[in-house]
Amino acid sequence: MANSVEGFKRGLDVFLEQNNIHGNQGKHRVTKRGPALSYPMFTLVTSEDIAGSHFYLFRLQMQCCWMLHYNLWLIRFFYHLASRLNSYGIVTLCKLEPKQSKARFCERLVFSTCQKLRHSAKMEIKEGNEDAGLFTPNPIVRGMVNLDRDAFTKTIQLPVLHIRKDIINKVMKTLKPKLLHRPNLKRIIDDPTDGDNKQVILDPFTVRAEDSFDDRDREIFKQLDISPQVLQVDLQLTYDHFKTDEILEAVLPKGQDVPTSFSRVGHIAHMNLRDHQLPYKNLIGQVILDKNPGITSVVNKTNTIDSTYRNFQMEVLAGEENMMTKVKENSFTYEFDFSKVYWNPRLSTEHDRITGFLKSGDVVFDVFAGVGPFAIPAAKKSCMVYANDLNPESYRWLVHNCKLNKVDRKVQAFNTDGREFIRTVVKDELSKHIKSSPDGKKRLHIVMNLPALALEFLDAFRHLLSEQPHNEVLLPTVHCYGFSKDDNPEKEVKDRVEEMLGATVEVSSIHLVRKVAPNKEMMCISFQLPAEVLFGIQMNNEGEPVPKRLRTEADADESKPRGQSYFIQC
Ligand SMILES: C[S@@+](CC[C@H](N)C(=O)[O-])C[C@H]1O[C@@H](n2cnc3c(N)ncnc32)[C@H](O)[C@@H]1O
Repeated sequence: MANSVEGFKRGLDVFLEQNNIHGNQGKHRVTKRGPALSYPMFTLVTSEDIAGSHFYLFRLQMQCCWMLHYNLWLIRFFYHLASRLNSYGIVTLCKLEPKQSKARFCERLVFSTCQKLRHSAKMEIKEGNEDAGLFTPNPIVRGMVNLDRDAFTKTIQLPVLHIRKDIINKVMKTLKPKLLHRPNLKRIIDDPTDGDNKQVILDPFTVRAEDSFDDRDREIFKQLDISPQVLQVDLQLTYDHFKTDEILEAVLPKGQDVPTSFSRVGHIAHMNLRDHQLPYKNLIGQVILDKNPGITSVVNKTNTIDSTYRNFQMEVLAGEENMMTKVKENSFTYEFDFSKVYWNPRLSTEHDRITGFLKSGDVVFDVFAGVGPFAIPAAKKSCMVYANDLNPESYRWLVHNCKLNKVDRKVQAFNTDGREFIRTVVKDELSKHIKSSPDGKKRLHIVMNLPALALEFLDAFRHLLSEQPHNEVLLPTVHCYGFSKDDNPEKEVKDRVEEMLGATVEVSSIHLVRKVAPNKEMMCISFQLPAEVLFGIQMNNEGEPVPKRLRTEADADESKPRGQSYFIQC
């Protein structure tokens, strides 16, 4: 156990040094990605022996939540540490920032880190750099641009036990923690010197010699008459036995980031390669294709997503050109041509979150519906849905997917501009539903997921309905998405909403959907559309309309409190 702690400390030092992180007294600063970025403090808090297993507690203190865009970096960091410990790592987060949404983001990060840790736990400490490179491919592959799989082959020595064929099944459970885990590698192979025996391949970091077995192992070996003698045999590792990151790290120039992550959209792996990776793009595509069963096409994004219809320009790096795909999300099926419509697998939680607000009988207006990931689950919950998209291809697949998911009777689809949709369909339907006295069951929802622009469509709700409501009206809840680069995205998004509506709003939630770039967050603000906006009137505290007046030039004066509404009496 002391060794493990030493291993941890050594691992930490090496990692910090390799990644150019400097610090003292537990505080570290990253200089690699720009000047003076506050960074987490790493503290090895304690190690405990819980029920015979070694548990280590890594405490990660975050000084500044925005650093979370280094998500991948952090996971690699913990991966690295875990690979040096024969332990389970537990990561706890000390929240130093009071912001709710960011704190939730932290929790998600920590959760995903823990998941990763679980996979890499139960590994033996690597003593220094002694074995570094054992599972790296043949170094001649460095700089390769056309994939030559044979060039990766190399021969290494691995520890084996010789065990009689007839008793091998009885001992496998005992040996399980000590077996070698490599992709496509058989761990039980024939013994070329004795046909009655098998060779069981062990993990060289766990088993070095006979003394790597504990008393319980030895007792079982004794009962089964197995020799604990560990022999070293030559074994050929080929391209098939290496993992994606091992292959790409061996090929790309030393020290450069390797791309191993991608979004999966049906049979398509969607990558976002960085400039320095482009010379290797076809090789990278082929490796992703080889190592991920079910992927038959690898594409790279070639532009930023600034087209009107939010679809990507893409280049096929490897595999088939066919972009017609089928995906499952939250138990619904969607079919579409990925090159012509918007689809983002990272929004599945968000689609589910919004669907969670809906109840049978609710009316839902989806202004920027895409191929239906809000509209279809809403209809499945027996809501009446009006779904719109400007892109004729999205509209076509929206209609198709409604049929595919058997909700075509519950969804009315439209193919027009969002503003036009609000001024016609939303207006007509709202005027019907808003007047019907609320039975306490039905509610109205307007979903606006076009984060780059949706907030700018909000003014379409101003004075949308002409008739004054009854005292009790059924006001719709708007779920509007927006990007923010502000230090305080919640406030900035709320301010923009109020500016577009010319009124203050009662916010029910402001939710951080995801971080789309280091300094750019996708937010969802949910609020009730005020009656004064919809009808151009103000309601007093008793819920009665007060005479309205229109907004004046003077009202727009910066000196006035923002978000207040002012009307001219008419
Ligand atoms: C970010 S996507 C969201 C799609 C879908 N709601 C989802 O969550 O996957 C925005 C959608 O708005 C559509 N769109 C863009 N501009 C529009 C406009 N002016 N009016 C209506 N739809 C528009 C795009 O075609 C795209 O499908």
